[in-house]
Amino acid sequence: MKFRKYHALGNVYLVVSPDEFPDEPAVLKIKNICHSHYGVASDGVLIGPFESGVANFGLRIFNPDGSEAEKSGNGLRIFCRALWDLGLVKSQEFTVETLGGVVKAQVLDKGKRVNVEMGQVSFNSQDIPIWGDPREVLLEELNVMGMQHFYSGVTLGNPHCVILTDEATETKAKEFGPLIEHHPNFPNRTNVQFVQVIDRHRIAIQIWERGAGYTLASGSSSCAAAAVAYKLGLCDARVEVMMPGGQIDIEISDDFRISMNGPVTSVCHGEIDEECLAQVFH
Ligand SMILES: N[C@@H](CCC[C@H](N)C(=O)O)C(=O)O
Repeated sequence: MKFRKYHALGNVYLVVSPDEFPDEPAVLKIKNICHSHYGVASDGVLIGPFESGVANFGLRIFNPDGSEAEKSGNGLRIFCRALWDLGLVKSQEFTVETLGGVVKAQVLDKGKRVNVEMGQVSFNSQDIPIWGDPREVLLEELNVMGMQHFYSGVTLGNPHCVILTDEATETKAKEFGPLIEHHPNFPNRTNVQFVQVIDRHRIAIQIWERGAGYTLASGSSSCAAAAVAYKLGLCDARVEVMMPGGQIDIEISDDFRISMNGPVTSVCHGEIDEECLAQVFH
């Protein structure tokens, strides 16, 4: 199986052609590919480009646990960089269809940076989804392991649980992230962000990703965290999101359409052996 490996601020994805998956992508194959010891080590697999009836290209996004994600910010930026490397796009804007909607993208700086208009965010419980009466989910109480958190729910196509905190730490993301991901409030599980507002132009976040675990960066998490901070009046419409892997620039319009701009780096390309794809022991 041929692949191209990229990272966006330390968030790693492999891009694989749909030709390599003649059948529906199997959970076991995705797990093997992503595994850091038994496979190539990745935070997900991007399968594309597919033909799309509504956009220039179609993309499917898989998490390392084999689940399919509706959207991924860094995944989209990496996919766009791969399209550039394959000579399929130039510097003009183009569109990509994901399960979570169609986005507009533009490759900048000869592939080194990518801008993606991620679409309009919703805080509505039915869109995210979050159980209970239809409502905007802002600063609601969530008790986890005897600790009280106040969370806001957001979707950009994929679900996010945003928790404001005085200090966003790796420990908080790793300790509470897995429990919140699987909390009964979230029927489709959720991505989790601990968010520290630095000033009106900068926020710092720590991330626990649904189906992937602790990651150094996440594009959709950056958008979700910025959207909540903006909605609550804690930051301006242009905000830099600081993550362990680096910074991403976010811009929010009056009607909560979000665009994201950040770097993408090519790591390597190669071929995964059948022997690796077929492993069953972990
Ligand atoms: N790393 C991503 C998010 C990938 C999808 C996520 N794990 C989910 O299941 O929703 C990003 O950059 O947005």
